[in-house]
Amino acid sequence: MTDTALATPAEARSAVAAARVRDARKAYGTGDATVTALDGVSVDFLSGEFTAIMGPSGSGKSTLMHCVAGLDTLTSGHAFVGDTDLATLSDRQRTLLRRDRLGFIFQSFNLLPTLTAKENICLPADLAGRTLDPAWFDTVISTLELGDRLGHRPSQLSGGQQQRVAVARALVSRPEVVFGDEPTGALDSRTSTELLRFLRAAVDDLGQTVVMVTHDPVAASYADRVVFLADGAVVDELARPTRDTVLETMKRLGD
Ligand SMILES: Nc1ncnc2c1ncn2[C@@H]1O[C@H](COP(=O)(O)OP(=O)(O)OP(=O)(O)O)[C@@H](O)[C@H]1O
Repeated sequence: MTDTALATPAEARSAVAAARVRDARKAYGTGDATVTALDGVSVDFLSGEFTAIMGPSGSGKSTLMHCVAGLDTLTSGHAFVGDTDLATLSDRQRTLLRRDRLGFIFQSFNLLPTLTAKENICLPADLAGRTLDPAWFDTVISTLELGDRLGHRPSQLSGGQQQRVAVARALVSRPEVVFGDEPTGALDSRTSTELLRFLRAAVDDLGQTVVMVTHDPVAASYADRVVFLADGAVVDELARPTRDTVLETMKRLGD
């Protein structure tokens, strides 16, 4: 992008790509039953930026996210996290890359009911045998306003608080990229707004990189940039989106 007026904060800092795909193709099935989920996608997710991925149902959003996050593999083309080409990794190495370098927030919070909030937040690091940076832990907990909830079990927390615990779990190891697949999908609008504000704060105040798949124009308006997919291809991009510009673009693309 050359027009600095359209540059997002990350672009203005000449940020590097925290993750990217090049000519990404993904086909499911064989022969007549082949479905092309990604049909030559190239896109950068800049470090320190909040990117939303939008598009009609079946356009390839989840497939793109799963392939760039090492949850699935491309049929051809390349997906990179930092400088690591995921195609060069074994299944085991991809698992370690996800554990050590990425964070995930899913629609279902996936918290363990018998553990406290703090134990849930620390579990991935504990399993990896990694020591968390206490100062960073405190920053994440205070940003997410979870300080007085750390001893509670998930059943003693509201839906929004549970989702914040899931966000803290994703952020606490300071991942290179946090991926969210419809993270607000199961939340009411107040809780959803709360979560989106926290994701925004994670980018603005903590310097994190967030990539989020969403159907919701309001959720997308919290991002720095929206990438629109249709039929497995990138068909449009929007910098500094608002609810209205996202809606206009969706209308124009016939979503
Ligand atoms: N495991 C699979 N096996 C076969 N086809 C699949 C598989 N996963 C996805 N697809 C197909 O690939 C295409 C893209 O799916 P994908 O889930 O990436 O779309 P999406 O944009 O995330 O959709 P939605 O918004 O409905 O979640 C669709 O046609 C889908 O049916």
